[in-house]
Amino acid sequence: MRSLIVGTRKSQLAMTQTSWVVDRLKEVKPGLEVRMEKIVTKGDRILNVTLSKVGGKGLFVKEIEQALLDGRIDFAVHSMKDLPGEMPEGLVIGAIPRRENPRDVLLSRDGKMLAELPPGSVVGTSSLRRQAQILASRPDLRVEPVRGNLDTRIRKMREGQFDAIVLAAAGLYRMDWQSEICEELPINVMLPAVGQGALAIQCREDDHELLSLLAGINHEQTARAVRAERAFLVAFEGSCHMPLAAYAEVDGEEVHLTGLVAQPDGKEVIKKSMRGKDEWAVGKQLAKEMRELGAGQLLALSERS
Ligand SMILES: NCc1[nH]cc(CCC(=O)O)c1CC(=O)O
Repeated sequence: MRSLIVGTRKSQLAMTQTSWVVDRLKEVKPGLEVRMEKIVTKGDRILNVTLSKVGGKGLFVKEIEQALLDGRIDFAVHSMKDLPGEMPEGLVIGAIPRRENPRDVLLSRDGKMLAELPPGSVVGTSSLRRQAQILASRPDLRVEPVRGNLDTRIRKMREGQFDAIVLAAAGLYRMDWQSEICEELPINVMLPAVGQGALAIQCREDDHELLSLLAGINHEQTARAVRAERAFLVAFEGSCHMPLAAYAEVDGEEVHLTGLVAQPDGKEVIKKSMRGKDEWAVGKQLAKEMRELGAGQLLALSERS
């Protein structure tokens, strides 16, 4: 195997995730040489604006995908949930390693759980998905946007800008910061984002040497679950700046998928589950049936607001 260059964002979390993947690759290929190339993305340069207002999730991946296409790097490690549903021509996801904890967690200044926060408490999140589900279970709370890396968000809460914040468990576990967690929100209270907790290793589709190495760290159950979630996502894309969640688990031959779309204020929530053997078909079919329940109108509504 030739020596490899992996592209990574400069954030602590991105570098931790990339090192974790490199370690897994070295387990399956002892002696492997990998150099890290740090890439600053547009998303990293505009941390103070609500992301959904400036172009959404693609912001963190575009520069990295260009570096792959140009041959400046061989592979890249992304948080699956930051990857748009459609992939540029010439690139593929070469492996999806075993998923970390997929749930969202609550961190609060007083160590309180979601149900214990006093009315009027301010919860920091810039995710419409989290906002809608918080307000659905606690309409008496206020939600305010918060941006920045994990440590910045935690600092802003400690400084008193927020009474609580909601983050992905996976980021905290990967950074070994799980002691900050006050409550792991149950899946039925806070359905996770598509792909949350999973990593995507992206490379050029014609790099067969690398693809056969990456196959060694693929986790098929995670890959199947994520495929179902992303099939659901793609069926709604175009209307991506709205509250949308999906979570799948593999149960033997079947995949069990739950999808959710909501109004940002949480007053209307459409949620439905489906199971089946073909994960792509399950994702598509669930999206179709949810559209028939009015999910399309909900999404169109939140596009305008
Ligand atoms: N929104 C940014 C982002 N993208 C990936 C993670 C880490 C968790 C993961 O891999 O899903 C986070 C932080 C968070 O949402 O709290």
